Amino acid sequence: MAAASIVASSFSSACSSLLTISSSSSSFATTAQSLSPSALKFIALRKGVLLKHKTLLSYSSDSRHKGREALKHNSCVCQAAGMAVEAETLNKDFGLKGLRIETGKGGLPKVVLSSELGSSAEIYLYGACVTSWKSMDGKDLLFVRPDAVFNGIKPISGGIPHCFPQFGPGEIQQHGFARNVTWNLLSTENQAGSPSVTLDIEESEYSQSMWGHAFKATYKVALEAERLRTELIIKNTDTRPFFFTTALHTYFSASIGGVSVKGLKGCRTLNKDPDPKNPIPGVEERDSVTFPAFVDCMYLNSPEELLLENGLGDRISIKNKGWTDAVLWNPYLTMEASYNDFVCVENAKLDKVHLQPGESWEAKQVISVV
Ligand SMILES: O=P(O)(O)OC[C@H]1O[C@H](O)[C@H](O)[C@@H](O)[C@@H]1O
Repeated sequence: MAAASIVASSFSSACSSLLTISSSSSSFATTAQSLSPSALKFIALRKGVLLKHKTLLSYSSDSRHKGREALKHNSCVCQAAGMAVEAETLNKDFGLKGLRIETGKGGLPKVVLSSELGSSAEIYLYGACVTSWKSMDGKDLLFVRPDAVFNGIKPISGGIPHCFPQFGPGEIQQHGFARNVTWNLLSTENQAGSPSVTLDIEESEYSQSMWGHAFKATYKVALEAERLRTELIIKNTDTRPFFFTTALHTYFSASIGGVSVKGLKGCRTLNKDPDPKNPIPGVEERDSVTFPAFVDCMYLNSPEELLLENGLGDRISIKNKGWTDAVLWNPYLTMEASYNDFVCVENAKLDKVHLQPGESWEAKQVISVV
């Protein structure tokens, strides 16, 4: 293992100092706020670098948890010489097949899962956003909008962003804050050829600036040959009750003229078109919902499986447990450059979930090509 040392200058509130982890070979650099302490420790340990806990803690309190404030300071750079994140090295070091960390767009770290049969998935720690799910033939079934930015400030527009602790507009910012904070890398597994990663977030100064509760959100993403499973657990770690709404805002690749969604007939609807703040109640009467124009509609008590034809020749089953509602969205000409290439079919929990201290809520999603 490479000998390594840490030169950590002071982590001032201006966040302009450098954390330098040095050893012999090439270098890996990323914005400090894009690496959570556990992610940094995780990478470092695999490279034989000993990170001192104190360093991580000060890193954590000075940069990571200041949210937008810290994120403004892009000069806050983490340079880890000798810690180039290479697939082979990490695979070897993990002893776990099918899992590695890579530097993604904008220098943000992403976890790459790959199955022995050729399917793969990518998850950014920023927003715990799954940005890619490729089937065994290499086709990406998820879509990232061309206007998506990977700057660790704005949410990633595409893949599977989280909406938590609020779906849509409301008392706090649209879709909450979980999609624009960096999640911790909690654990990795590879059970029976199914690589998985578990990420988590807890309250921070940033989250508490808009939602004053202590909580823990744990999110597991597991890749199987033909399926992608996710499990989200929200725990009230506070001494007072709280409530939330949430969704997995999944962007599927599509050719919108050929898209249909089956399974929603008979559901009560709340149509957000024309005014998202005053949705119009109704009932879905179609066997198959299509997208000939702008669609932004919430479906209450939707079933545990929806079938999506993506217009590109794929039938995708979207199963869930605990996600009691669904949302369909296509922006049509309001997003002229890309509306034709995606459809959002979102598993959601639109009725407020009330949690007493110590209680948890959990929901699962399984998407597969059928
Ligand atoms: O632009 P965003 O904040 O990512 O939201 C994109 C869309 O998300 C959901 O599908 C909502 O139902 C829409 O009303 C909203 O426009």
